[in-house]
Amino acid sequence: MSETKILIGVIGGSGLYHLDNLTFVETVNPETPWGFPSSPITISRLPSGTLVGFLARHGIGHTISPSAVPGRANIAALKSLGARAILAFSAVGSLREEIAPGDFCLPSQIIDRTKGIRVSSFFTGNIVAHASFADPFSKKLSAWLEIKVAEALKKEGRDIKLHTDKTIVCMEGPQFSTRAESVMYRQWGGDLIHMSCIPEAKLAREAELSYALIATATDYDSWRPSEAGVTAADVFKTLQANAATSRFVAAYVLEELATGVAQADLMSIITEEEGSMNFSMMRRSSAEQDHPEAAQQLAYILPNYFGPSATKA
Ligand SMILES: CSC[C@H]1O[C@H](OP(=O)(O)O)[C@H](O)[C@@H]1O
Ligand SMILES: Nc1ncnc2[nH]cnc12
Repeated sequence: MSETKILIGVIGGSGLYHLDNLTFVETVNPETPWGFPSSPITISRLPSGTLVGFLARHGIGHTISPSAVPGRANIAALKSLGARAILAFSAVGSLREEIAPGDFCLPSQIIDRTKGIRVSSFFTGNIVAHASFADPFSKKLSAWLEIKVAEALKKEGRDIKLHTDKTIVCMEGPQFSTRAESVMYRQWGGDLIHMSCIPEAKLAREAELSYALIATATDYDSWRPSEAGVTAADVFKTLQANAATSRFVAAYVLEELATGVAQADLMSIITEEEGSMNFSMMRRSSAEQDHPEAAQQLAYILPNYFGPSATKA
């Protein structure tokens, strides 16, 4: 296992297969109890010296379909490298006229329309937990990003809009929605649609990592009556430009997080979820004895509760 400790993990989505302008340190590929992550993790140094780890959600060559992304391995691998928070990027469809392709968005709520194909918990053995998920994105990190992503977009200079506090629908895919579904999601209050944040956000919460999503709009999905429904070609049209802006935004916000925030504030932002699983687990006191295999797996993501370095057992 790598000795280098990263502070933040970055998950790149469609079009975003690497970050820019960071100093390469090493590439690692940790095997977790849930297998290997989607891609090797590139560890890079920010100008301030802080280390970040990047992984490509669909693999470097985009070979992994949304339903087959190894979510548990991705989150576990980033946590094992030291990550306290995850900044995830995603290409999304817009369910609102005012959110145009090319715009950036910070969602605050999720409507889960995945179909149970994806394993969405680390607690699938005989140790049971019910994590709180009312606010699926970390509130402090998202609130901080609201200011910093806006600053980054201003510096970028193309007048790209940032929308905040939006509701994102996470559908199963890989096919896009029907027109009826797209219209229904609008009626439900959905603003954005994609195929990625479930189970990522749930797993990050179980691993007590702060998790926020920067969504970049690529298309208007299929709700506009007089327009053709979304195609992959529509998405590709804006994907490259969005990815270039995402790289700029990532470099800016990561360095700001590392240097532009007082240490106490930084820790308060990135450790918001730490300790949150303490009262989410059922019957933990006898877990190690009764279910040693499950406890051993969980020690990988929750070493404070399970395994030899547990302090909250
Ligand atoms: C390429 S169109 C559909 C695909 O794009 C998004 O991927 P990601 O979230 O990784 O950027 C969307 O969620 C779908 O998986
Ligand atoms: N319209 C859409 N539906 C689902 N996922 C998407 N990713 C990008 N655009 C999308």
